[in-house]
Amino acid sequence: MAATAISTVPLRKPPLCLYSQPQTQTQIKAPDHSKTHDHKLAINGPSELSGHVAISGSKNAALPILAATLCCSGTSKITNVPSLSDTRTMASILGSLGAEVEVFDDEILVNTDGVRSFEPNSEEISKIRGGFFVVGPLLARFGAAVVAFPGGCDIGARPVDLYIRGLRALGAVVDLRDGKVQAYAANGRGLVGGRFQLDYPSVGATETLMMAASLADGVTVLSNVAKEPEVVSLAHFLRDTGACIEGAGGDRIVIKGKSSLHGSECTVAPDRIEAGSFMLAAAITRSCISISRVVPSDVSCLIDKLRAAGCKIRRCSRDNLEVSAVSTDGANLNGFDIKTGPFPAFPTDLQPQTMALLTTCDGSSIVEESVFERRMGHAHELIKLGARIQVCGSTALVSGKDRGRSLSGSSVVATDLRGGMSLVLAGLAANGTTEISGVEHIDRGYENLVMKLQRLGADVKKLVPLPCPPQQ
Ligand SMILES: CC(=O)N[C@H]1[C@@H](OP(=O)(O)OP(=O)(O)OC[C@H]2O[C@@H](n3ccc(=O)[nH]c3=O)[C@H](O)[C@@H]2O)O[C@H](CO)[C@@H](O)[C@@H]1O
Ligand SMILES: C=C(OP(=O)(O)O)C(=O)O
Repeated sequence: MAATAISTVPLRKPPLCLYSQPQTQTQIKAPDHSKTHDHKLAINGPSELSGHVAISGSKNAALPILAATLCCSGTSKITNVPSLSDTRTMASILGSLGAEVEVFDDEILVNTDGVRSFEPNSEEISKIRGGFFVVGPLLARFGAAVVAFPGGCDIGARPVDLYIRGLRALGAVVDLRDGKVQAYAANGRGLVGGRFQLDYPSVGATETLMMAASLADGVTVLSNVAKEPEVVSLAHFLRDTGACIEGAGGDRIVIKGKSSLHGSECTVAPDRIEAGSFMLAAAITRSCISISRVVPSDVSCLIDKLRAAGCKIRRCSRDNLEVSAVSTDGANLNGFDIKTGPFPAFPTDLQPQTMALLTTCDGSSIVEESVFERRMGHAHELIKLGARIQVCGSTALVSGKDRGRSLSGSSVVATDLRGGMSLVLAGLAANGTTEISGVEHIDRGYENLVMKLQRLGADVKKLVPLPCPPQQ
């Protein structure tokens, strides 16, 4: 397939990757992300950061929007897509269904006119959580979906029962067979509008049901839905494709189904979790940095906590924050408590990074994780760096800095994305060298992390093993 196969593609450099399923097309396989499994990060601390960092597009906003292109005929153009293993995997999933997908640096074009399959590549689905979202669009537009159980961070059981019950409420017949969710629109008819109250405001289930309901016959009312900014971003995109959705960002979403939706363009919103992670990088290194492409209201919870700890946070323009933790009087930052929860509560995806900061603050802090039942793995790695943390179930008691005690570099293992980032932050603050393995987890969610940190003045590099010399 040539780059000009889609008529809306302007003349420009060829795509980095093409994904398409039909055998008549050239098939270029997804990059093999397993190759990064033996990479490590080496950080020499302590670092003092300065300067400016621009936040990339949001992974968690991009993934459902990419899935939603399956609801639309023709071509959709999604820009400001972060170049991450997760977004590349999603592109490959769409390609495995027969969509023509062209991946440029920060832009993905998806033409769904060639979609002939309703069973995406299971290996790819099992790598990321967001891959499962295609179940909604496939079922709604093509009447069937056979989708393997998803992957993503190993931070809890992460079932898909709410998706299944919600799709049943829209008239789907759903079975679990051969390790896959097999869903059909009953009697060969499409989905029908219905009412569904989620037991818990699951982000992915809300997004999946919004996509499915957009093409169902009649009105759907979803209640106790997720209110995360990514849900609102998806609603904006779907509306631009012709969908009729009201209430996203609130507790109840009402969707009037349409018989078809058309391709559209969309710019992915900035990543609030990446923004929060850099705010915490400034705080843990007691530095001052400016961060652009932030939506301050998306990170207001963290702003409040950091201000209470003693950081100065100044809004320089609509989407630019200056975060300073430089002490003018020798006083340390104060510890604080957090309890994660659905938006607008403290985001679970910033819990590990915040825990890293708290290990360097004065006093004791309590970290309560209420969203995922197994999201404390990073605490054990932080302890290897000298942190004092006691974990009891989903609660951690963090004893902060005492009598000048500080973190010191060591070898640690990232076992999930945000836990990995908490180790990077701790490594920036620690004395000596911190070597982090399991970098492939961090690569799922932070675009150009090493380069961004280097530009802020951190001494950080990726260690890539040399290839073995050929056997004689
Ligand atoms: C790709 C993506 O957008 N990932 C985000 C999304 O994940 P994800 O959409 O998977 O998170 P959910 O909001 O669905 O999960 C929240 C809780 O609900 C439970 N649950 C979920 C679905 C279900 O059918 N049954 C059920 O019990 C989960 O196990 C978890 O305990 O929101 C999470 C919560 O903000 C974030 O941490 C993830 O970064
Ligand atoms: C948990 C996360 O991602 P995922 O849902 O894709 O595993 C995350 O982004 O922190």
